[in-house]
Amino acid sequence: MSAKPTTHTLPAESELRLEVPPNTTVLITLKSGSAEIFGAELPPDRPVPLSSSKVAIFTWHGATIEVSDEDSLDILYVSEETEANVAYVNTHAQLEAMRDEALGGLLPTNPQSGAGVNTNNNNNTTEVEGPRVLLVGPSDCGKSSIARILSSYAVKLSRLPILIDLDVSQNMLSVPGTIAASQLSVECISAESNATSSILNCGSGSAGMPLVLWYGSEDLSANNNNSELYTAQIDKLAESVDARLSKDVDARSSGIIVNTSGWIEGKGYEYILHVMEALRINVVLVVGHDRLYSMLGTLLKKNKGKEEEALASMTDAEKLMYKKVLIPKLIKLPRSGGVVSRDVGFRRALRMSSIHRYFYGKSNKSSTKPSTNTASAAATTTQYQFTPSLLEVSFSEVHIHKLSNISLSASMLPVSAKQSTDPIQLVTIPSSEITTKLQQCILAVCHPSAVEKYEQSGVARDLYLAGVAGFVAVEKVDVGKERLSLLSPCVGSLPSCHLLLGDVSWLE
Ligand SMILES: Nc1ncnc2c1ncn2[C@@H]1O[C@H](COP(=O)(O)OP(=O)(O)OP(=O)(O)O)[C@@H](O)[C@H]1O
Repeated sequence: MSAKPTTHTLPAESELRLEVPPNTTVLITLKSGSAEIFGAELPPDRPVPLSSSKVAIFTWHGATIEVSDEDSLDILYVSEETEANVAYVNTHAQLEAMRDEALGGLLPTNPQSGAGVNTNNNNNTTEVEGPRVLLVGPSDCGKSSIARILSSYAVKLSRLPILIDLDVSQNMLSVPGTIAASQLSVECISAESNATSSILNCGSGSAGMPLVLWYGSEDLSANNNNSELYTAQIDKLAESVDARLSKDVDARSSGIIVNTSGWIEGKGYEYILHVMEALRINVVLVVGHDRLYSMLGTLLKKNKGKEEEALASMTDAEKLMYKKVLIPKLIKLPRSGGVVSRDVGFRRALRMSSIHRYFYGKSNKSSTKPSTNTASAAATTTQYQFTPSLLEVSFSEVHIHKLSNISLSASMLPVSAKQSTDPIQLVTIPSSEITTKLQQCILAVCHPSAVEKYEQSGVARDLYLAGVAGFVAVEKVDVGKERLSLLSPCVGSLPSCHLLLGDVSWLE
């Protein structure tokens, strides 16, 4: 382990790629020039900690970077093969042009105009929407990194895009097992946050609280996959995003950036199509996968053909009434040569660090002097932004619900029951069945307003389609005393006593 930091001089349009193993932290410092981590500028002369991450420090014009403890890294190298970054910045420029067009104001209604057009029937005008971007591709092709790059470049220009992460396994906006949306601004993103599993700067004042829905599992494709729940939650998120955008011209023109999971076959492909429709996507970025690009291209061409055929047989009056089908632009993006495949162990470590960050915030290791920093010294001096509290509740004080999909057994229900039954049900765990198995589980705390609605209606969707108030981790179950110890990010009582259980667990 070297005590002295090493210095790397990067030529223009090159990147320093580093792989920091789990439980290791190194500090990187920009000594001269300019450089960015997934689009967010490195501050000059201020050490930025990198923990358990694989990142690239890219420079457009050249930079000198100092790295502490280089020997503790798995890999460090400089690459000049960065054509993919040029493709990403060009994509950003195209999205900017769409944002400018959207900000250009209201255009007269024209039923023949292209995608991304929203008709406002009240004043007979048509509003051009900002880019509604979807990133798709297989696992480890760089989707999340591109989402970070496009978001960082957009906020740097004072845009206010909404980032939506539908990847339940490694969600950038919340803990694993969730889907979420957050309005971004320049204060939300930094080089440091871009180098972690969660994009948001913890506790940054003006960052809007993300809207987070609890899917309850880190694996979309697991045997018990719950497609009704996932698609219903996507629809709900889309509805909330539209409601948010309808109130704010700047946000509407900035558009949305949607990250997805790497599941692109079978049901995974169906999910992609569902998202395109639900979120009215007008730009699809396919990353490094020719087959998926070709499949989507064929589908979109077919839809365009069908629409042209329908338009050809319409009278002029019918054409005026016709609402044009949204056919998104399809763009193929290269996979960056730096993208690394992460094994199961590394992915698990990332999920654990993302939950740790939820409870403890970011570490303040950057205050450690780089020249004296070692892994063990860092471990002893680590301080965190937040101090979570331990909350004791009795079994009878809380209602722990599990979401269960009844569609598998729907064929056994009488017809009337089938029609009236929500496919997702809440199964409440009785106190007598609470055991130590609950230890280490993450529980989503329902929002009090959702609970109020649920208590009046008794309808499960009032809880599972509402944004959650936050999360607690079960530290201890005392079956004898019928008490639970819950780790909570803040002091005081729980926002509500209705808790949703899934299969997400956390070993601190
Ligand atoms: N240019 C690069 N140099 C070094 N590492 C990179 C680079 N681009 C991305 N990575 C790293 O490669 C890994 C995979 O990238 P990313 O998470 O963006 O892929 P993904 O397609 O979103 O994966 P998944 O869908 O499986 O979550 C990440 O650890 C990311 O930080």
